[in-house]
Amino acid sequence: MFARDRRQARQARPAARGRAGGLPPGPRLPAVVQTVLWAAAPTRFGRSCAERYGPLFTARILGFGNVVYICTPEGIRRILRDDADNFDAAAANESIKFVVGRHSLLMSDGHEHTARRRVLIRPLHGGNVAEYVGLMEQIVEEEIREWAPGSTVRLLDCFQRVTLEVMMRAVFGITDSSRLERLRVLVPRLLDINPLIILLPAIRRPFGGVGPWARFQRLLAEVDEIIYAEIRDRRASHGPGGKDVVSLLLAHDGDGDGVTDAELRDHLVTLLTVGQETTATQLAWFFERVTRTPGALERVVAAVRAGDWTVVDAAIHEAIRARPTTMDIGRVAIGEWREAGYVFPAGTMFAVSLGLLHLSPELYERPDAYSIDRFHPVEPSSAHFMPFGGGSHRCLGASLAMVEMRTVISGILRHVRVEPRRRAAERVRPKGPMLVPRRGAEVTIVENRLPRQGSPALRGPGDER
Ligand code: HEM
Repeated sequence: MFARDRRQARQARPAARGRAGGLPPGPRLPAVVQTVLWAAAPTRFGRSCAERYGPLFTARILGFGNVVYICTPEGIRRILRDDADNFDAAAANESIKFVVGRHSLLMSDGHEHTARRRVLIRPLHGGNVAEYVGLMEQIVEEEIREWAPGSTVRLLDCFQRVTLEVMMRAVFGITDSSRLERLRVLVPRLLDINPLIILLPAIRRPFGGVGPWARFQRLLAEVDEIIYAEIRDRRASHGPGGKDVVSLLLAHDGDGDGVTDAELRDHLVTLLTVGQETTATQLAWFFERVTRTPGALERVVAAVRAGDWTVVDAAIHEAIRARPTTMDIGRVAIGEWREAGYVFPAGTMFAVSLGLLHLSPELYERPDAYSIDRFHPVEPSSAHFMPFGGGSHRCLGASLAMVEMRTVISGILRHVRVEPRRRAAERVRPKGPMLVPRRGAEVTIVENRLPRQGSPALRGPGDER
């Protein structure tokens, strides 16, 4: 589809009209109340709407207008199958353009999107990701070495550090210690973005240098400065390229098909935005679930020892199903779209709800229960389980995410024995765009077989005592 058609579709919003001149049913509450309910507890809001109005319902969300939720396998498959031609993801992602930039994959569709995806596929495909495993293992060990027996650890905080290190050192290939130090402070603050900035474009004003928008702009400028300095240095150094994303994208220059600094910056910030916290949060939910489900932890530990990745992957998939980090992906119809007897005009905003699909009682018996057996030895049909989406915008980091989660899980469970700090399940809490465990997936360290920093086993013969 051409850019002009897509622009027209964006301008057409929010004129959506459906069957009998209306949209699918939905809550009648004022938009502001629906927005508050949706922002405070998106899973509960979506599930109660689906229960009451069926799998196609309309919510009114400030900043997005009328949003048509869709959560049947058939409806989702139809949208994702026709994604490239009939839907616009960039229009749905418009609210985060100021972070990821206009060259981001998230801000493109059609031919432009295909071309940008082609550039990023090579560094993120499975074969190349395997190159990152050694450094990932080292990063996990650095993190867990200090976990003292008897102490309580908030795994979400640990995984945020680990996934950020993996992204900066393995995926981006940054080695400069002062840049790493600064990014360790700045990136978590950047990703902890005030949701009001996303929901209310009206507050995106400088207001004399005070307020959330001005603060965010200063933060983004600092991160950009570091990223541009890294790109400049890496372009200037003519050494043999590594396997990281920056080296591979710059090596691409040699084919005469190079990326500009601005494009590279947008790619890196996109990977940080969509790849780092998602993986950290999903890892936290994994441990929250397996430590609180009788028998699950023992089963995963045994599988790690035996190198049986089918069980580990099943346990990861079940955690993604039972505790999604985000509920929906957004799409805007470019032309007229027919679904379940409704006729949706161009400009209709859809929330393709992978979260509601995965929690559907029609597809999953006792959907709230965590059970590795749902995915082992046979996985559910791919029409019922799409952890990484589907169609033209399917997650480009799926291999990286799976390899990273396996590496972190096995790195911990090989050395450390953990138990839940409390037996009760942790509640879901929205944090920016993420749904995180309320207490950060707290565990108690029962045993840590890794020698601690400075312990005799780590000292070399010539080291000072
Ligand atoms: C458990 C972790 C992850 C989950 C559950 C996840 C899930 C998803 C989903 C559902 C989409 C589809 C969005 C859409 O269709 O609009 C997506 C897109 C994307 N993801 Fe992931 N993701 C994860 C980790 C990662 C990682 C580690 C990276 C890379 C470092 C990454 C990079 C991307 C990119 C670049 C896109 C956009 C693709 C495009 O628009 O063509 N993701 N992800």
